[in-house]
Order: sequence, then C-alpha cells, then structure tokens
Amino acid sequence: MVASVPTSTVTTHGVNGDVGKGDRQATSPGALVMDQPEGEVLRTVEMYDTTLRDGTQMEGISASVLDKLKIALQLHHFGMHYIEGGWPGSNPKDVEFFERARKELPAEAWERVVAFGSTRRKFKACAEDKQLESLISAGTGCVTIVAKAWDLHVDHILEVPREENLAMVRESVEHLKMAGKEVMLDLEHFFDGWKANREYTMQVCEAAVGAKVDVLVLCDTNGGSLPWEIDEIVRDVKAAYPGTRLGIHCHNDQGLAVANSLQAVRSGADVVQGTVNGIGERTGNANLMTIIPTLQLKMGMTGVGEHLTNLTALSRFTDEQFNMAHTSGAPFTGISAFAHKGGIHVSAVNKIPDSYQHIDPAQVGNMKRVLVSELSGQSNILSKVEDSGMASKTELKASKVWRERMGQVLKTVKRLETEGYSYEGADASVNLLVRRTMSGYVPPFKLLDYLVQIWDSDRTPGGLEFPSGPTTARATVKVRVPSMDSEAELGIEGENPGVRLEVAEGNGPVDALAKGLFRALLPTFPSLQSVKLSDYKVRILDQESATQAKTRVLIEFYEKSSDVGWSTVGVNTNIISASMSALMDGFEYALVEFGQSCSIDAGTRS
Ligand SMILES: CC(=O)SCCNC(=O)CCNC(=O)[C@H](O)C(C)(C)COP(=O)(O)OP(=O)(O)OC[C@H]1O[C@@H](n2cnc3c(N)ncnc32)[C@H](O)[C@@H]1OP(=O)(O)O
Ligand SMILES: CC(C)C(=O)C(=O)O
Repeated sequence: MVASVPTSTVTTHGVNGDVGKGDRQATSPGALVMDQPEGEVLRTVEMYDTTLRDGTQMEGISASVLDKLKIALQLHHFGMHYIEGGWPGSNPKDVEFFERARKELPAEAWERVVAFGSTRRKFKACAEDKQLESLISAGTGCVTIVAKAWDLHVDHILEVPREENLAMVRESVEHLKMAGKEVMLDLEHFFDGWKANREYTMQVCEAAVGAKVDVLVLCDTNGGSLPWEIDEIVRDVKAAYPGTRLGIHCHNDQGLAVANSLQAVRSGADVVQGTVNGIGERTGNANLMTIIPTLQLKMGMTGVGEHLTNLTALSRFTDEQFNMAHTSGAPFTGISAFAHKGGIHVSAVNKIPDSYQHIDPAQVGNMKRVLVSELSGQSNILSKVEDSGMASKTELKASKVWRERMGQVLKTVKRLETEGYSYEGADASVNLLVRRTMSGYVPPFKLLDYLVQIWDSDRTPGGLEFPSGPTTARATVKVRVPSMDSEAELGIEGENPGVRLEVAEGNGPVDALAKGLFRALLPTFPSLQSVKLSDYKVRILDQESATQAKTRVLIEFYEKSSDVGWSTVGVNTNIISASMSALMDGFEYALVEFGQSCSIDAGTRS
C-alpha cells in the first residue's frame, strides 16, 4: 500500500541524518526537525483514518452509507494512506458500504479502504468464523483486526485461557495472510496490559509477528496513558521487533491523544491512527486534523504534501456530513483558529503575522480574521477598512481624517456593545459604521416607516377570513430611494417619485418584512435578486427583564453568484425593530458592496 501512494508519504529526517536546507525551510518558523533514533536517516509514517469506524462510535453520530462514501472519497483526495471503512461483520450497512465502495469509489481510493474486525471467536476454527469470512469477502487489500493484549481482558472479558487468546491472534493473522491480505493487528489496551504484565503483551506481539503480521498497532484504548509512558513502551516494542511496522491508536480521555500519538511517532511508530476532528468513542480519538499539520509543519515531515491546504475544508466537510456543529476553536481548522480580537494582538499581527500566529493559516487552508468588539483598538478598525478596500494601509496611516474616522467608529462600537450590540459576528454592520462616517456617503435607501400585522392562522379575528396555511404575517414597508428622484426627469409619473410603498406576506413577521423590503427595493436595484438570507439568530440579552428584555438579532446573508456571505446585527427591546435594523444593514451592505445597478425598471411598477 505504501508504494501505491507515494505522493502522500510522510517522511521524517533524523538530526543525525543529512537534513537538507530545503527540508528545514518546509517547517514553520522556530520548528525543530524531529530527532530520530541514531543512525536512522529517513523514515516513513503513514496516516490511518478511522473516522468511518471508530469515529462513528461517538455518541450522536450515525452515518448513512452515502455519507460514508462521500467522506471516504474526500479522505482519498486528501491523501490519507488508509481509510478504515467499518466493520462488515457488524451490520448490513457496513456490508453495503464495502460493496458500494468497491464499485463506486475510484480504483485508487478503493485501494486505500480497510475492513475492520476482530480475531476469531474463542474456541472456533478460523474457517468457520463468519466474521473473519465477512472481512475477507469485503474485498479490501488491507484488513485490521482487534485483539486482546491485556491479561485482565483475556481472563475476565474474553474469559479464555491465555494460550487460547494467543492462538486466536496467531491463527487469525495466518488465516488473513493466507487470503492475501495486508494485516494490521490492533492490540487493544496495549499500554495498560504492558504495565500490568509486560511478558504477556510481548507474547501476544510474538504470536502476531510469528504469523507475519504487517503492522502491530499499540492502542491506548482507555486513553489513560501519559506521553513518557508511551515513549518507554513504544521504544521497548520497537527494540524487540525492529523489523515490524508499529502503529499507534490513542484515545483522548485525558486530552492527550494528539500528544501521545506524536510522542509515539518520535519513539518509533510508523502508522498513526486517528480521526477527522478527533471524533470517536467516549471523548474521541486522536485528532488527525492536528496531528497531520504538526507532523508536516513542525516535525519536518512531508506529510500529505500539498494536500495540507485542504485540511480545513476536509474538517468542515466531515462535520457537515455528520451534521455536527463545527468547533470554532479547533486547532488549525476552526474558524477562530486564526481570529484576533484583542487590540494589542491585532496591532501586532498587522505588522508581523507570526507575532500571534504559530503558522501561516494558508498552509492549512484557513485564514486570518480580525474581530471588532469592545476589546478592539484602532488597529482592528484599520484592518476592516483595509480589507474592504475603502482605503489602503498607506492612506490610512497618512490621513488625519481617516484616523479621526476610525477613532469615531471605535467609540461607537464600544458604546453600542455596552448597549448589547456584538460586532464580532457582524462584519457588514461594522463596514457600514465606517461608511457612515465618510462625508459624501449617501445610503442607497432610507426607511420611512413600516408596519407588521400578525395573526394566528387558525382563527378569524374580527370575523375576517384570514388566510390559513403558512402565511401568518403581513408587512407594509415604505422606503425612499434617493436615486429614484430622477424618475420624474425620466417622465415616470407619480406623486412621490422617490418613495416606494410595498406590502408582503410571510410565514412570520421577519419573513414578511424581508419580503416587503425586497419588493420595495428590487425594481431600482435588480442586483438584489441574487441576495439571499441564510441564517437568523436571536439572543435575549437580559433574561431577568422577562418580556421586556433586550434582544440581539444576527442575520447572515449571501450573494448567490459569488457565494460571498456577510452578517449584520440589530439590538432592541422590540424583536421586530432589532430584526428590521439587521435586515436593513444587510440590504444596504449588499448594495454598496455588490453595486447598486440603478436601472429603473418602469415595467415592474404597477
Ligand atoms: C476497542 C474497540 O473500539 S473494538 C471495536 C468496538 N466496536 C464495536 O463493538 C462495534 C461493532 N460491534 C458489533 O456490531 C457487535 O458487538 C459484534 C457484532 C462485533 C458482536 O456482537 P455479539 O456477538 O452480539 O457480542 P457482544 O457485542 O455482546 O460481545 C462481544 C463478544 O466479542 C468477544 N470479543 C471481544 N473482543 C474480541 C476479540 N478481539 N476477538 C474475539 N472475540 C472478542 C467478547 O468476549 C464477547 O463475547 P462473549 O459474550 O462470548 O464474551
Ligand atoms: C480497535 C482498537 C483500535 C480501538 O478502537 C481501541 O483500542 O481503542
């Protein structure tokens, strides 16, 4: 399998070996090239992904066959060396996964898929073991089986004589090797077993190595080991079996799975098992989204090569498939992983990005973000102005007017955040705060008034026949569009040429208001056609005020053709007013950012 995926082979260079200048430059600033056992110059470490097997053992996760196929394909594109697909002896869904993966995945992806199972059942011949049979018929080139390595499990869980467990290991490995498989043996509870009875764990290894196992995977199943214990034990097994590839499989019960896996690699492990985003049984598995960039950027290995820039995309795609909320603070891949909020941090990263970033976010496909909040200094606002293209860094530095504007915006942000606004998730509202300080800025429209009626569709208040079904609200929206003042010049009749009054119904008051605003603005600004609302979040700020509480509304928008998104904020004790402020900011931002396309379409006016 190694030979079939040369581009994504992880290679380490020992300090004692000939580490070229180019290799060192590939690491991040200040990173140390990994030290290896003396005399070892070049070593290959492979990435073994168990998202689709151990990952799905996490509470709350249930994946369809299609989900698993989609993830397997992405893992392949990412350059993962081994993709454990599931346990065909466990359930029909996993059987179907292997059947479909063989037919539907590209051949090179299928070559990387691994079937998982266990050693034969106790006191049973391998040839009669249905579970081993299902592993063989899954058709993968590589098979991984789990075996007991801790005498406690042999005596009290499996409840067999220790000799029988050794026979289960030896015969199962031999059986699968006879079937032509590459065989990995997951030695469950290896570290606990070694600490309790080193001699027995070594006998288990001996049985497997004697049967020509390809990889001995040492598992920290309960996740209770410490990095220095991992170091001692991996080195011990490596010394005993220098010619056998070793794997590491760590659980995260102490939050040490990544550290333990990296330590195991330093101590001699050749294959690292883990999952995307660290999902897995209990507190999860070792997070490959942290391990891979660390190996590649900090430990001088080639990792998954140029695929590393897809790390963030893979991480978020997998969350999406499993319907899990993305962890914003996830190292490397989280949306907050390179987000800077404190003014002192932003001031520094604006000068030298590495001052508060351990790597360049682009290396893992992530990006630096600057947040605006009450903890900001002028540097935060400066960043936003520069990013939006309103002014260049040089202009911003040289211009007294800009400095005053930014000071004014900062003051406004701090005052409004005291009142309940939160700007860190509302970049578009920040952008408009800046624009509104600029002389000559004319908002593309002005809200004159609005009215919302709501009703319970099951009743007919006042004897009126209110519509039933999803429609529960009606909004009347009146706006003034300065650019329409020219309508009179174009010969379009009307009492108030710059004013538009529209009515719309929706499945709630905010929906009706959004539709009303769209309707009022679209004829003048057809570019709004491609603007969509994607999310609406409400937060009650002072719950103790009960129904009089202040409400913060955050609305997310996106523009369909460019897929660019933006968010706005509104705060009020009246949820409708808060929503209307956020809605208006969203539309105003769309018009100033994506062009106002002020073609007056008289035909749409009735
Ligand atoms: C550390 C890990 O994560 S290992 C992977 C764990 N993942 C899973 O268990 C998910 C998939 N599991 C399943 O679908 C089911 O548990 C099956 C199909 C494997 C087995 O189901 P059942 O036959 O009903 O057995 P059950 O799950 O109740 O118990 C497990 C049996 O396997 C035995 N067993 C455990 N490990 C091994 C092993 N390495 N080799 C052989 N037998 C084993 C246990 O002793 C127990 O048998 P016993 O009741 O005779 O003592
Ligand atoms: C089967 C093995 C790898 C396992 O999941 C564990 O030991 O945690």
